[in-house]
Amino acid sequence: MLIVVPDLLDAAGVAHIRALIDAAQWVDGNVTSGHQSALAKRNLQLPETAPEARQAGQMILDALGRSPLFIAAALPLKIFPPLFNSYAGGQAFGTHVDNAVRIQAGTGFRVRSDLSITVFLEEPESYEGGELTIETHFGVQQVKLPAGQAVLYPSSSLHRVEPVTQGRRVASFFWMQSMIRDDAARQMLFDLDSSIQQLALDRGHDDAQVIRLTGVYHNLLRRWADA
Ligand SMILES: O=C(O)CCC(=O)C(=O)O
Ligand SMILES: [Fe+2]
Repeated sequence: MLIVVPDLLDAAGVAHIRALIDAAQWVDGNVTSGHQSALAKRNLQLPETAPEARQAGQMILDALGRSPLFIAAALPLKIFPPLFNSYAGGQAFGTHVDNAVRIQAGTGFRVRSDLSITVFLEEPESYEGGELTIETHFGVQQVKLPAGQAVLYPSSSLHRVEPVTQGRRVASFFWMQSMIRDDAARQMLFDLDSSIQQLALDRGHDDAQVIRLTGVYHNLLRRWADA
């Protein structure tokens, strides 16, 4: 599944996060890479332990927690603390798959990466290139979203960041473990949930069919979920 969360952060939220991270000390992005991706990666990142990254990351986690679309699509169990990257002057990240397991420096907090997310923090008109290119079962998708919007995609998919040839691309990127490990199962639950929400609007929340389908949704979740 590839899902866009269009209204994750408002303009004030983006500005606040940018003020925090723009003032911080950026380092070579290879600090978070596995061996294969280190070869392909040229960018800057904020260190995981930077206080600015922690604070801006918490703002992003709070925004995710307030997004019904994100919750329904991701069914998150554990979320890795958000990281921040910056690409300029031809920097890029070649085709790769994200590491399967992420371990947080210092705490040892472990997350299996089922879903990856990019939160765009720069307006697309202000830089050239920098598309997040994702190879899906239905072909190649290129994603370049307005600041404050996010895209969610399976961590198992091959993806890359195209070279940024003008301006600067700033984003937050991180991984999460879903209660539903299997992408197809998670997609079915999301489709079912979306249809139930629409039916409830059309027929009322106390409609007998809506109540029964809501039961089916929760009973499937009970069967399949890690919690
Ligand atoms: O910045 C992005 O959109 C994604 C970065 C990425 O793929 C990674 O750091 O693994
Ligand atoms: Fe990646």
